[in-house]
Amino acid sequence: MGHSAAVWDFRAATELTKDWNGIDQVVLRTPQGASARVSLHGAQVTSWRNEHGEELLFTSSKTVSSKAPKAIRGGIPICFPQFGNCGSLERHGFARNRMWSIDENPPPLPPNDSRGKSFVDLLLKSSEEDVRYWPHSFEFRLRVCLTTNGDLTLISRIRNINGKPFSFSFAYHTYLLVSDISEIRIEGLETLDYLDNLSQKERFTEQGDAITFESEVDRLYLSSPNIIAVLDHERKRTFIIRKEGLPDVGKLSIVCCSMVISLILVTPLFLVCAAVWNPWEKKSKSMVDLGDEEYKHMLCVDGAVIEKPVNLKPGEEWTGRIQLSVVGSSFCSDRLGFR
Ligand SMILES: O=P(O)(O)OC[C@H]1O[C@@H](O)[C@H](O)[C@@H](O)[C@@H]1O
Repeated sequence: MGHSAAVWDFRAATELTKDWNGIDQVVLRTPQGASARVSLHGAQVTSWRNEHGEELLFTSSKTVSSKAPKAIRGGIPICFPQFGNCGSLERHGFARNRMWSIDENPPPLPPNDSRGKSFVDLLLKSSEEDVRYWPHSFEFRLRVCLTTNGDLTLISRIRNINGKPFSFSFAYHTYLLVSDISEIRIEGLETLDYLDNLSQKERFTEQGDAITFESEVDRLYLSSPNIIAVLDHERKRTFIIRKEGLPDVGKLSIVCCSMVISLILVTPLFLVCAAVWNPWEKKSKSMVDLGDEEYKHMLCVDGAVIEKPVNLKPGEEWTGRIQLSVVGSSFCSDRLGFR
């Protein structure tokens, strides 16, 4: 018997189980059969399946396990309070290597954001150990939602709960599962400037009409659009990565006009970027937690990287969300208005 959304019990559709490593994980399900798994280790989404049970996220078969495991190579690690190497902390920050807790009574998220969705709220607060390296009082609340049509939404709310103002950078480090990296196209980033991590962050301008892959790529596209599409023609699948509520305020213009004076101030605040990474053959071989050939089936596209630090004053909260959806072969990128 099929389920109708009206009678589907979304609380019951959220189940707490253990992963292969004995770590608690939350499984979210929809009436149509889509699912997502979220590990309490790092609040990392480790699986996202469509209604046919097909996996949509890459995870490495060589993930390293130990008593205090490091982040799984794959899924969606949360990079916080630092993205990449742009600070003094370990690469991509410590949040992905911490145990998070479940909030059994999560506060509402306006406007009606969780209605009709299977979701869980996970929490991370500063620990005594972290305060030694990063002396700030924060609460990070990540809501992972699966909508009835199988879209995956991640909403981060980061709050300065006390003390001094602090800054952070951030990313949803999303590993998509692709049929063959050399057949993949990314649309939405063409014509943008990017910083190339393979050339000491030198700045270039994207020239092609889409991004394609034939060697290692490690780039940060600046001022990325709200929607990016990853086209996997072979699998007849297109991933749509949509960021919401993350305006690029890299250029805040304050215009003061009078009959005789016109003044424009451009103040850099934070910059929403898109990271694109594939290690290709040589680098994969040097990575202990990635199989030699697995790079062919993974593509990291972080639709919402905050590169310039966000400044939070005591009591302030920052919210940033992404939505991941998949559309079939009939998808036409013109509909997204890229061109
Ligand atoms: O091995 P990590 O810490 O998970 O990082 C993976 C990759 O993450 C990407 O964001 C970086 O641009 C790459 O340079 C890096 O190799």
